[in-house]
Amino acid sequence: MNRKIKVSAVSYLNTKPLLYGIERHSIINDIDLQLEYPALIAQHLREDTVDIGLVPVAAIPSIPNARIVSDYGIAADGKVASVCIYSRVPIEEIDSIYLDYQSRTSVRLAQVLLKHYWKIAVPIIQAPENYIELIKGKTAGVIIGDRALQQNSHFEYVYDLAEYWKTFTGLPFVFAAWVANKDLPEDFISKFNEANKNGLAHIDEVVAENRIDYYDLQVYYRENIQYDLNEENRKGLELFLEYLKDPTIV
Ligand SMILES: C=C(O[C@@H]1C=C(C(=O)O)C=C[C@H]1O)C(=O)O
Repeated sequence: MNRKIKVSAVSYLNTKPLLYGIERHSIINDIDLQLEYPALIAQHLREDTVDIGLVPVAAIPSIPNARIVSDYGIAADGKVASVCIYSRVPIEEIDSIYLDYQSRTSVRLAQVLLKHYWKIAVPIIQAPENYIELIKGKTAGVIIGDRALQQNSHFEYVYDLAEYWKTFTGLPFVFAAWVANKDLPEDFISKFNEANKNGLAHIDEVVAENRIDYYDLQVYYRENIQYDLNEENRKGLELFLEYLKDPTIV
């Protein structure tokens, strides 16, 4: 393949360790890299305007020719810290919920847990861009990514969805995986994997480059996010995709 391979990665802090490796590997010369929020990555893969994306796993069934091409992704075995339901009242008392328009996976994870774990049926409200300021009274909201990390001390009730998934199923949860929508050269895929792996060996450097005061990135990268799509993670993924066959989960 002579043209550059178009790669779309998540624009949040969670992806920085993988990007650190990709940007410093010779593979960077073979790719056009763009960063965007997860729902847009899914849309671009579906419309075939990119070749590989760090795709929200819930979108995989809607992408023609989708296949997971890498051993790396975004998962969590217990608390993830950046995917939560935020609320002013206990979850049993909420009467409606906003779902983050930037998400495709966590918004469905929230619906699976509301239905099967908390066993409550609440109407979903379409979230406008400023929906975070509208989370009040009995209206809760799902928030993902850096905006979620920033909200952790601002709400009385914070329900970490990877933690509740673990309690509910005993399994880790996979949020996103590198997915291609076409055959790509094998040597490209192996270099891409190597680049991802290299990045994970440089967490200290990534933390030093991304100074934030609202969360401890050492904890985030080393304890919350799991980057390796190991066998346990894949079991969690399979089970989640089973739950998504339920047409009431949108
Ligand atoms: C852990 C996270 O995982 C993500 C959540 C996604 C989703 O809900 O669709 C998609 C990609 C990941 O960025 C996060 O964004 O905080």
